[in-house]
Amino acid sequence: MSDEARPARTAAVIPAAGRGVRLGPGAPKALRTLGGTPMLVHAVRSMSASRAVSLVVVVAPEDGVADVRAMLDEYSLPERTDVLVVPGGATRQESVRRGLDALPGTITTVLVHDAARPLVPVDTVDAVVEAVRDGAPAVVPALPLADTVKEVEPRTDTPEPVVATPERARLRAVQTPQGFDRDTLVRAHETVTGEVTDDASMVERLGVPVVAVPGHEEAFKVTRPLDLVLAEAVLARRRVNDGF
Ligand SMILES: Nc1ccn([C@@H]2O[C@H](COP(=O)(O)OP(=O)(O)OP(=O)(O)O)[C@@H](O)[C@H]2O)c(=O)n1
Ligand SMILES: C[C@](O)(CO)[C@H](O)COP(=O)(O)O
Repeated sequence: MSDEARPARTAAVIPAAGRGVRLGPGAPKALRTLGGTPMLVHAVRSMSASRAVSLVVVVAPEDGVADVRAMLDEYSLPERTDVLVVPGGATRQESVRRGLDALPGTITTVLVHDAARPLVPVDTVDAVVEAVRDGAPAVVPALPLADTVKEVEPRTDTPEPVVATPERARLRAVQTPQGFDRDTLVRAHETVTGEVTDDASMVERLGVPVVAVPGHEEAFKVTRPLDLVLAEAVLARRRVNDGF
């Protein structure tokens, strides 16, 4: 079948193999609970809430695949979405690559979504998918910044010299899910080396254009303890609004 004739099928890869060092001691971050439910379950539900997503690939800690599979099986997830669990690697980049390796040949669009962003609304997921299906090879959800940003000369001791103040209006804080034409993302993971902090920057290094669509405040990343407080508050507000 030619590429044009291939129906668009979308999968989400969820890297969930991190330890969550910045969150402090405890279980791996993706398994910590929010409103009594593991963060990873929230993240899988966020992806499968999109009718476009037919497959979710969860990338678990290397020694935790069976435990993560068993944990996911305890929760109700939409039946029309398949969920695979594969082992992750030492870095986020390596974990995403392992998730990509598990995709069947029928998938044409890939979302990469942090387990650590459990509360992303479905409208944001759909906006990213739509932009890829409309022809963008790489799409990021992004928000303007509230703080002024300074570039510094990093030092282990303080104070650090400030070397520049980038124009804030041109800056965006980038979230996930990031959406990609599958072949473009696979090529990026095969060819780009060196440390990166997101997948879109790998695609940028190929010289392929990346576009930003509006992100959402509730798609924030649970990184530090205070983020857990905010996530619990967002969930509690949703439960009140939904009448639970
Ligand atoms: N080797 C790794 C490292 C990170 N991740 C995943 O990448 C996402 C974003 O990473 P981050 O928020 O930095 O999570 P951690 O690496 O767990 O956090 P920390 O850096 O505080 O340890 C998370 O869902 C995390 O599980 C992963 O799958 N494999
Ligand atoms: C991919 C990401 O969530 C985009 O903001 C972010 O770069 C991940 O960074 P982390 O340091 O691995 O949490």
